[in-house]
Amino acid sequence: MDSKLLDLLAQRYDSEEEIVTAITNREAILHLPKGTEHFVSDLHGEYHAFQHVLRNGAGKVKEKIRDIFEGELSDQEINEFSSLVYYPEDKVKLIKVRMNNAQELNQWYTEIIDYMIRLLPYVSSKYTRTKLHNALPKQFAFIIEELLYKTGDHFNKEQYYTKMVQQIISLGQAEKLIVGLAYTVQRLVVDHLHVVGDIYDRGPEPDKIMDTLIDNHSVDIQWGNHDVLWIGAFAGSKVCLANIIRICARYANLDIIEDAYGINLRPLVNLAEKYYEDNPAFRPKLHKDEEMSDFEQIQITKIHQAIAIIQFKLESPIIKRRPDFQMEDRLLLEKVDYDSDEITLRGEKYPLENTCFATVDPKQPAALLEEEIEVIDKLLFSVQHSEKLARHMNFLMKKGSLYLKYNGNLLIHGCIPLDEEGNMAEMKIGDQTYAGRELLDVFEKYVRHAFAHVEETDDLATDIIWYLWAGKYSSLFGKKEMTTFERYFIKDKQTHKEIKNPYYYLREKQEVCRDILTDFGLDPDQGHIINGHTPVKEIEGENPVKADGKMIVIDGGFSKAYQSTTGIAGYTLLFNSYGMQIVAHKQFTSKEDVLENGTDVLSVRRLVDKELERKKVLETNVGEELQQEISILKSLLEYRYKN
Ligand SMILES: O=P(O)(O)OC[C@H]1O[C@](O)(COP(=O)(O)O)[C@@H](O)[C@@H]1O
Ligand SMILES: [Mn+2]
Repeated sequence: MDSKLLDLLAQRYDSEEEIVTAITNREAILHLPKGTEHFVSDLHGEYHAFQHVLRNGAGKVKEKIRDIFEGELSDQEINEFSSLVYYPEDKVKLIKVRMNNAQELNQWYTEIIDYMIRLLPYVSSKYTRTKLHNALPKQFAFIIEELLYKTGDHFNKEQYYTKMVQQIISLGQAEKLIVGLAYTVQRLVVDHLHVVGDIYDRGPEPDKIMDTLIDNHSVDIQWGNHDVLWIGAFAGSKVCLANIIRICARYANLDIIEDAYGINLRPLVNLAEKYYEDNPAFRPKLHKDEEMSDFEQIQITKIHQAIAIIQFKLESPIIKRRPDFQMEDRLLLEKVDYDSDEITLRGEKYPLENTCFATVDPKQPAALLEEEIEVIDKLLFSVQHSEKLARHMNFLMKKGSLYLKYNGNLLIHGCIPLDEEGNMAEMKIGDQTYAGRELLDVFEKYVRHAFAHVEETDDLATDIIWYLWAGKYSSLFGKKEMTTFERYFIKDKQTHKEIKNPYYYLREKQEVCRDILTDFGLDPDQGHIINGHTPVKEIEGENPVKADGKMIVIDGGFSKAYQSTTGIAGYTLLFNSYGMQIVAHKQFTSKEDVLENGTDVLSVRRLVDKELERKKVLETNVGEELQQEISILKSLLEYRYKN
């Protein structure tokens, strides 16, 4: 190793003992059981349901509580204690109301602190003391560590501990301590979180999910098609921007745009009021118990049409300047007969209904009106100047990627585009052809380029982000074409079909999955592919575990809009030192329900893969990094002290 680098490193480790300690510490960690990974996907703005799955560690928190307290506490008490760990602030508030006097409350504090202190060593048993220390609430770290040593044979210290707990209570700190301990338990139960795409769209609070992820101690993200759409909008793609607003209008979520991100919709509203009327095809989709005045619905309906038409117009020049995208079939505005309100698709004529072409000039249908140009430009300015959106998009870029190889598995939101024979499908970009991993790498390179040059709005990089949303060989979309236009304007449902890439049936075969893993440089005997994106229809008996366990699809649909199709409220996947388990979550009612009644989301677990031997940190990505560090530290030791 370069002696300059070693000199630099020596400033950090400036004694032989320090280096030896650092090496020993790392060596020890390598032999601990691997931490628990938790995989979630397709959150689609459903902040509350996501929060719950996160807080209960996909059922792991209660399982640990049960392990320790079964027999000692009743089911009801276990439920109460669990909900306290999930939502400590709210639960403490509720309990306080129930108490008759201070003495009763103090008694409760004493009991709960004792439970927590007994639970903590169990949930942290596979971590080093340093890791536990770092997970503790800072202001109480000393006290908690003292209390933790109570366990075992320190009987003669009993009084000391009792006194300490009483002190905490009398100083009015019990509540804070309990809350802090609850979050420590949550954090230790799941060591690392993977979000396999689609944080955004359809649901009401993607921004809050982003804030939660930013606060999470250890997370990575594999971008979903909806996430790149938002990245695209921020990176200067006007067509991506039109899409995100259209989807927000469609699901009556314009608050996300206006209130959460502070983007001014006034110019769009004015345009919408001027050119559009009520239109049944563009009424917002409300979920079953959502109420909205007719006035508001009609206003959204107008906005929805205005932005959809802008979107369709914006697609045209991109399709024309990018023959490599092979999307000429999607030049739909140009296939419309504006006199008869008909369209010709693949030689077949279809009548159009619910049309709204007031701003379309039949002679040049894709031309934007001056007013439309002004609207989209102002929107883009507003989007690119939203401080909160910038923060969220930067985080998506920092923690996110198109795919991830992690602990031997391949994580990807959508698919690896294949042909019918199962070969990696090829796409030409410029004068090169790419397939499989290379194609994904080149896509990602363009996404990062576009994000680094937000002022460019029409370059290849920016156009490719849109391609990732709707293109045939996009690893995120994975369908032949997106039939948005047809679904608004054509009655014949045949035209609405979006034909999936062969990947979606070929992934049932073990051989295909093994080939993909190999293409990504992973061991096909050990690895799995983990996908989101396509809702698993549990109702129809579809199995999320495919290809003899090589393929796991975890989109069970957090999205309320899709729950009637899937029959459940989402799958998540747990991967700990004993193996992999898929968890099917039943519908989440509300946080209040969990708090008041102790009802939890019933989660059904299924074993995917059992490790023959308990997996150690040594065999993980973290282990690889530690080994590299050990080797550097050893070089330092040699260089400084052994010469
Ligand atoms: O349900 P909606 O809002 O009509 O959206 C349907 C569109 O969403 C998509 O399914 C993509 O979204 P997903 O990634 O959630 O599947 C498109 O294929 C389809 O055109
Ligand atoms: Mn998706």
